[in-house]
Amino acid sequence: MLRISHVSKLFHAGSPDEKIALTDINLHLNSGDFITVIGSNGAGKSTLMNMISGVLKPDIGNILIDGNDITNLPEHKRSRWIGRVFQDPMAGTAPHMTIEENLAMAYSRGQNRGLHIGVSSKRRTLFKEQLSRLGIGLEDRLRAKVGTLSGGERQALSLLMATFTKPQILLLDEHTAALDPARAELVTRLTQNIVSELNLTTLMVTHNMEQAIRLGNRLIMMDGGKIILDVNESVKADLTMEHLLGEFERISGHKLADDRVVLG
Ligand SMILES: Nc1ncnc2c1ncn2[C@@H]1O[C@H](COP(=O)(O)OP(=O)(O)OP(=O)(O)O)[C@@H](O)[C@H]1O
Repeated sequence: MLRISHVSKLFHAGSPDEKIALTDINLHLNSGDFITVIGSNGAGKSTLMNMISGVLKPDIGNILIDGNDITNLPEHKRSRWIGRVFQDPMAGTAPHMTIEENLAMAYSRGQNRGLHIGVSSKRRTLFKEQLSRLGIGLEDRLRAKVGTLSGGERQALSLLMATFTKPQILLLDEHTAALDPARAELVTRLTQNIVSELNLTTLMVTHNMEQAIRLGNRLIMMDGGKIILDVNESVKADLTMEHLLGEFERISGHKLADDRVVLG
């Protein structure tokens, strides 16, 4: 499905500000994998997501989806295969457009038919159906401006929009971190439902250790631009938070330095 081979990234190479973001990353996602990603501050998690979505290009190495090399494909040309939800609820939606216009935009993404924001009644019925699956009443607010929604409602909508066209890969970039605990739990539950219903191949960065252990079928840990641990489903099933933090310390030689870590 997704294969990342020998990917490295250095920022400001050769200058005093030089930063190693990724070093020889090798990662293979099987179809339907739901991988949680944890790591210390500056470990390279966001850079990895940016590489996959095409925001950044690796200095060396390759990224393949289903055997197709997308390393040099610009972000907008990958968007039909890749859905992404960011930490910032403002990032995934257009605030001055209505819910149905936002959905129409997501629906036509990558279909080479220009930007269609007109909404036919058939399309509106589909949007209502999809929104009602979220279970938070957004199906009755199709013509509400997205800027009037709460952070949690906006993240739920962003999630729906990112998965509307069943992307090959779903990238979740700390997408519940900016929400209060109840909203975060709601969006987490919706995420689990959508990922399992659509059998989406998913990579989710989180600072919440409990969430990292509970969700998905695989867990990777990053530190200093490297993947230092890759845990499969059976090992993950028996993981505890203490064990996970202990493993981090044992392999990296230092404590998990994460100013936003949530222990559960
Ligand atoms: N645009 C950039 N210019 C310069 N350095 C950068 C840039 N983006 C990231 N870095 C550096 O690359 C390294 C990896 O950063 P990245 O944001 O990927 O880490 P992260 O694991 O997402 O961290 P955090 O959990 O703190 O958000 C860090 O040292 C960071 O300072």
